[in-house]
Amino acid sequence: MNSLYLNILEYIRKKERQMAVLIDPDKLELHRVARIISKIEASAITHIFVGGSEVEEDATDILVREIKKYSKLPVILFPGDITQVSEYADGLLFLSLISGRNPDYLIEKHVQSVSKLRTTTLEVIPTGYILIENGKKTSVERISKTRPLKRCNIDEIVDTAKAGELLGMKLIYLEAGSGATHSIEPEIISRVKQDLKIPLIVGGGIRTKKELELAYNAGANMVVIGTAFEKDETFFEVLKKKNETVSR
Ligand SMILES: CC(C)=CCC/C(C)=C/CC/C(C)=C/CC/C(C)=C/COP(=O)(O)OP(=O)(O)O
Ligand SMILES: O=P(O)(O)OC[C@@H](O)CO
Ligand SMILES: [Mg+2]
Repeated sequence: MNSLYLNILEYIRKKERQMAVLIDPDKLELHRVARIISKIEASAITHIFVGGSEVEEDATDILVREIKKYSKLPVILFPGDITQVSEYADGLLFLSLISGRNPDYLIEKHVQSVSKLRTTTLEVIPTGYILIENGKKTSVERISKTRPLKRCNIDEIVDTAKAGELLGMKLIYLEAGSGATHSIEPEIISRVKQDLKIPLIVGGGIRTKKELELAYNAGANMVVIGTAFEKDETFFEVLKKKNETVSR
């Protein structure tokens, strides 16, 4: 079954926005999960992503099981490494770092994860992951030992995303990096979107409702927010369900 992916397409068909909260197993203590989930459920968040650049082994399993006690939202793994594959989640972004040229992050980790994936019912969603420079070095850049694409070279970003689609990837994720100084510029989002038939995810450095609006208006189908929630729980209040938004 590919119900998670079909559901993403259904949101798009209905012209509805999708928003993922990124929860890092190394940053959220278990005793806070119930409280955070109640805030998530009251907000406009549609998906829960779980992942981090460096996560302790088993921490993902433990966190996903705890989230599942309190939430019916789809839990999708956003893994920095193979150790973050948890059978308790609903799906997995099978990221290939197509902005870089490190074979480990293009294909090797994927080959290594297959024996684990065979024994799960996770819905695996092939995702072209594109890192774009944001003004400071990101965790993904450090760990993958790759260079992000330059934000002034929009043609290269557009062609990279299109190449991902032509390779059969089901999603494209434009990433500025966790806590980015500059989130992805609307012009980049709209140029990529114009040339793409598959859904577009955008994340990294989005901290305000204004940046969020800009990303959606430029063509993002799903926006991912991590740091803004980690730093300030009141951000959930800003993102109330439809027709309940307050300005910020
Ligand atoms: C194929 C499998 C199962 C794993 C490899 C997946 C690949 C290729 C990942 C690409 C490179 C990478 C390291 C991605 C990390 C994605 C991620 C979880 C980012 C969120 O973490 P951050 O929030 O940026 O980092 P911090 O932990 O520093 O906050
Ligand atoms: O933590 P932030 O900056 O919101 O970024 C979210 C995500 O795109 C990082 O992988
Ligand atoms: Mg982070």
